[in-house]
Amino acid sequence: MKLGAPVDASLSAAQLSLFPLPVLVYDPVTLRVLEVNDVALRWFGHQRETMVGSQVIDMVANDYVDRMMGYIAGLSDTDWSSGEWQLRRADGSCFEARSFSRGIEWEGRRARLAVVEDLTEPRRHMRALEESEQQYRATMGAALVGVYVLQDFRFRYVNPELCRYFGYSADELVDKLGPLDLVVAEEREYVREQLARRARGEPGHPFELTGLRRDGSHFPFMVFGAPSTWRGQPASVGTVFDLSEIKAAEDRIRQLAYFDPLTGLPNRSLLEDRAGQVLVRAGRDRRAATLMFIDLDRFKTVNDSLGHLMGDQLLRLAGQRLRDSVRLSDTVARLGGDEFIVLAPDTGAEGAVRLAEKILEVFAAPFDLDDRELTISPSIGIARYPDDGKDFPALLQSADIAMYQAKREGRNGFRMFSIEMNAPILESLLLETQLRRALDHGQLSLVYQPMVDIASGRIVGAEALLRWQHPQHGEISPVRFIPVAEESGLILPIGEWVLEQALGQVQRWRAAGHPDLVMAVNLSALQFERLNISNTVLRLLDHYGLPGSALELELTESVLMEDAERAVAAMLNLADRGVRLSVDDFGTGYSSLAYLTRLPLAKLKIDRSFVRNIPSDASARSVARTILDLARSLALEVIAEGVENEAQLLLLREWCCDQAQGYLYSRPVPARAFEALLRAATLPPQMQA
Ligand SMILES: Nc1nc2c(ncn2[C@@H]2O[C@H](COP(=O)(O)O[C@H]3[C@@H](O)[C@H](n4cnc5c(=O)[nH]c(N)nc54)O[C@@H]3COP(=O)(O)O)[C@@H](O)[C@H]2O)c(=O)[nH]1
Repeated sequence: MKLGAPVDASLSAAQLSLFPLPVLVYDPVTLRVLEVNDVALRWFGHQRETMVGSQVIDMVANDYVDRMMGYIAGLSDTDWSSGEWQLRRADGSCFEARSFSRGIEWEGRRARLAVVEDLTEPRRHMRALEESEQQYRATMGAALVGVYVLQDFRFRYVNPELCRYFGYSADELVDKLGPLDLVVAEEREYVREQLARRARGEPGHPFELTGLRRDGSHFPFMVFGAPSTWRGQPASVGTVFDLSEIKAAEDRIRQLAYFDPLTGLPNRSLLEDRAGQVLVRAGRDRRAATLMFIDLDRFKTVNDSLGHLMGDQLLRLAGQRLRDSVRLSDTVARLGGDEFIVLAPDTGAEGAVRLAEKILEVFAAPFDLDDRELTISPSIGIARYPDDGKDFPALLQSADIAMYQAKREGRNGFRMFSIEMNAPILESLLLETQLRRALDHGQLSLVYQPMVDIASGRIVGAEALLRWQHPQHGEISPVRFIPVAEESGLILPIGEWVLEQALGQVQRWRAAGHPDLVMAVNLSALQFERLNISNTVLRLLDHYGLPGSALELELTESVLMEDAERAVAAMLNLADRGVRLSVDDFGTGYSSLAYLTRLPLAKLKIDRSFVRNIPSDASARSVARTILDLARSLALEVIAEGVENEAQLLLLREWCCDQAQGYLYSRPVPARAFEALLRAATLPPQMQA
């Protein structure tokens, strides 16, 4: 305290009352309050008598007393000094304050004047401001969009997300770079124009730009700026949103909506769209267009036997081959499964034939599937605009029908649609659709026809035969629907269902007192082609706890000849477990009999076309006898089917034919009726030998 310094100001009590702020006058030595104004009394909540005479440090919060003492000691007589404290009211409550002090002359003696400013409100405001600033920064820092403040074409503020988008640090951007540095060259003019508008105070609208990252790479983003101020000067603030993921998702959605995920080829929707455009142009310019329906032959077999992964790979490669065979302006689409479409604008009949030949040619080379080679042929149906259909659905149907025809004609070929094909193929398409439903809707059932031992007249087995009770058309003959089931591959689930039903039935009959009864089941070529047919059969036998000898599988000669190697392997597997294999319709198929010696066969079935005529026709008799001799020399059993009368039976018995089957004994009947036949210990009179 510089007590010796001259004091250049004197104040009176009256003057104190002029101050709008609390004012205290105190003795710098004793620290006693000499005078206060009314404002101070109000503020500190004291009576004049208690405040005047007390020490100034009584008005200071305990923590600040020492600081206050030091401050007072250093005060100058002539200059204003200020300090900030917590001051204490009469009721003990404290408040933040700033005091301005200087020396004065008071009633002829040196004194100190203290003017007090309450900082409670300003501090509260400042704290609120700091908090808000902190929140703002935290929000901007955590924002999942880029935020910037722009002034004079330079960034003044950027949040971390914006830095991340463009690959810069905030230091590299703020005050150094502007929006023009962050977009590709072609868009700078546009950005400049937008910035000028914002600078004129025009509100913005969101727009898309192509961002230029620090590393030179590009990405799409959306920006939305609005006029604002920064540190009191005009500026614009804006948000930036990276559109990369949204664009990628859009692309993915478009891809899924219009492209087949397996092959990447256009799907049906895109094909339909393109076909619409092609046909409109073709109609307007009177030009031709071709639509081809391509189905891979026996794809289902490949898929089932080699597995779906291989099947998928094959489909991808096949799609690629098709794509490579056509012009850029042509569309190759995948409808699903193994069905592909080629849509060729400006292509008439001649061009279509050339294209079909080319496709057949490229498919002739084997496909490389990992470590194995596989050849698969296509069947191609061709429909031409406008003759075979004036719109896409009509053309597709015509091409589909033509493709069916190509398949029927032996596969690996093409066929142009002709109006005559329509009716029968449409019918079979319809049948296929209904047959698909038949299995699920319980419209299929089995009937059983007895196989009779000719010598004893005893029923030794039953042949399971499939029946389809159509809800509208009544019973549909297997002669009609089995070929459709085979063609469409439906025979696989249907055939498995037949096997399961038939084995379940024979198990119940065996358990009910006919322990040696054999069940004969017809197998189609397609079922037999499956590598796992033996697995299916053995699994079902195990499931029902049956020995292999309870089952007889009837295979046609053509099944055996079509893929002899595979047939041999599967047959050996089945024969090992005691399953009996019989050749159905024997004599109607291939003349080569060499396979008979190679296969583990148990039985031959003389086709009913020979049996029918044996009493009257010498050549039928001779065929039947030859079959019997052949069977005997190969130690095979023989059963004659279609035995309808006594004359036929007499001859068969005379030739020592083992078994017979036919209307003479019984038509194929439902299980209940068959049980009645089994129960009759002796057969009806006409059945007795
Ligand atoms: N793959 C499968 N094929 C099957 C299945 N169920 C039947 N079929 C095949 O359908 C064809 C026609 O069968 P269906 O109409 O049942 O005719 C059979 C008999 O009813 C008939 N038959 C029997 N006895 C006589 C007779 O005395 N006269 C006469 N005119 N017809 C008679 O013969 C058919 C039995 O043939 P087959 O199988 O050759 O023993 C037929 O090719 C069936 O194979 C099936 O589940 N799967």
